[in-house]
Amino acid sequence: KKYQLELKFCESVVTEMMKTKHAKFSYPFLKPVDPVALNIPQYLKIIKKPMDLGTIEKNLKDGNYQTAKDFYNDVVLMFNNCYKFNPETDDVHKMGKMFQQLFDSLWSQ
Ligand SMILES: Cc1ccc(Nc2c(-c3ccc(O)cc3)nc3c(C)cccn23)cc1
Repeated sequence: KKYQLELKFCESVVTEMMKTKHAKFSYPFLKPVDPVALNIPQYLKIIKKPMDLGTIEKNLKDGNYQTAKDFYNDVVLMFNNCYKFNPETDDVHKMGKMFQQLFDSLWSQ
């Protein structure tokens, strides 16, 4: 069916984004933000729906996305959480922009 092909494409995008060759800017996004480890107790007050690429990959594998758009929305949520919490001057904000550039290029192929 059409959506199965769409979701196969989403899996190929996640696989590429998780490759170690992108680690210099991907690492803050591969696992859920840990407010204790990062000493940011305010994080869950500011970010109502945390999202990360590991969770997105699990959602894909568990069949939790009905369409590619649902997948796309979680990836964009992940980046927007980063931009909301980390000021533009922060390295993590800049890493988010670089990682989103990679995503945009993969998404439009
Ligand atoms: C005191 C302080 C300030 C900023 C941060 N940001 C940050 C984030 C982060 C990623 C996504 C997101 O939505 C929010 C935060 N991930 C990190 C990592 C992996 C290392 C260092 C900083 N990191 C951490 C601590």
